[in-house]
Amino acid sequence: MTKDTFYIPRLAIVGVGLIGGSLALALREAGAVGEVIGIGRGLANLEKALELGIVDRITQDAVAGTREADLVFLATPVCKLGEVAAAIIPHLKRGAVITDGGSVKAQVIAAIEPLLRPGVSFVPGHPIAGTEKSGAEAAFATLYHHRRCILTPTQNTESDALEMVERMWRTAGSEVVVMDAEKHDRILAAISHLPHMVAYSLVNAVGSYDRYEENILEYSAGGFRDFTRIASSDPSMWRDIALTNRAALLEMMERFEHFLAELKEDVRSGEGERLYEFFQRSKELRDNIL
Ligand SMILES: NC(=O)C1=CN([C@@H]2O[C@H](COP(=O)(O)OP(=O)(O)OC[C@H]3O[C@@H](n4cnc5c(N)ncnc54)[C@H](O)[C@@H]3O)[C@@H](O)[C@H]2O)C=CC1
Ligand SMILES: O=C(O)C(=O)Cc1ccc(O)cc1
Repeated sequence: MTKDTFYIPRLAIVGVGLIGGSLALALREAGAVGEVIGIGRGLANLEKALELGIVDRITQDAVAGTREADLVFLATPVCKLGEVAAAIIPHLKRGAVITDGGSVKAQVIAAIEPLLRPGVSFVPGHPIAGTEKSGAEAAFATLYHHRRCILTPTQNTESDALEMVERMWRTAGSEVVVMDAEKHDRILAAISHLPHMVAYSLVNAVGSYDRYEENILEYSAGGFRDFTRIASSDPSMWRDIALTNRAALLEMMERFEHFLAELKEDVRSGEGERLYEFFQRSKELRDNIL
């Protein structure tokens, strides 16, 4: 076996939605997996996953579905990850590796690491790829192509398990980046969690503006629609993210308030030169994103 060959005989996906389903499809397409077991709560979604060929068999029993797995991918909303891990860890086979795709890392590690036992490893992870859609029907094999996946091992993470999960994500098409969980949570608060909060706030602000008793959102076009696509994301997923990355998110929300207040003051006082500089600085930063 060459260094980059990855093959997993039995993969269990807990939460067969956009993230779990897309990983299963990517690994299947690469011929890197034997059997894929889909585990979830909603039977209709699991049946859809089976019908779409994302998984080979389905069960609502997380213990039964993961018992024989070599690799378990946890892809439920963030606040459910600890609960699922607590149920399955006592029953996993020796040598099993658990990894996850949760959008927040420090709290997930705090919830899962104390549950580990000898012979069961955990590699915390987060693919930086997604859409505003959810459920098995939203999954697609190329979601992770040319995207980054951040892994946040701790001092307890076994190097063999880390290497296995790195190879898994590379096989799915991603570039793997390793960093500590705190850094991950600060970066994600800035480039993902804050933008979602701003988009949700913007849609609420504009949507509640009904002074003229018109459904003004019907008039929205390019800019508003581009900017607010992510406000269509799953509310329970974003509730969990806001609840579990509070410190870093609050710091970024305060920073945003500061810049909005500066802009507001320049609009109020009619400071054309300052407005131009504000927009110019932002345009340069945005134009330079690769
Ligand atoms: N949506 C996105 O763009 C991204 C999401 N993530 C993270 O990935 C995870 C999954 O997100 P999505 O796939 O988008 O959500 P999803 O809603 O498409 O899929 C989650 C699945 O988990 C199932 N589930 C919920 N509670 C469960 C439980 N207790 N036991 C078993 N299954 C359960 C749901 O029925 C659903 O099918 C979340 O932690 C999210 O933060 C990470 C990167 C991108
Ligand atoms: O839809 C988009 O553009 C996203 O930003 C998707 C996304 C959502 C959550 C994550 O943790 C990572 C990526």
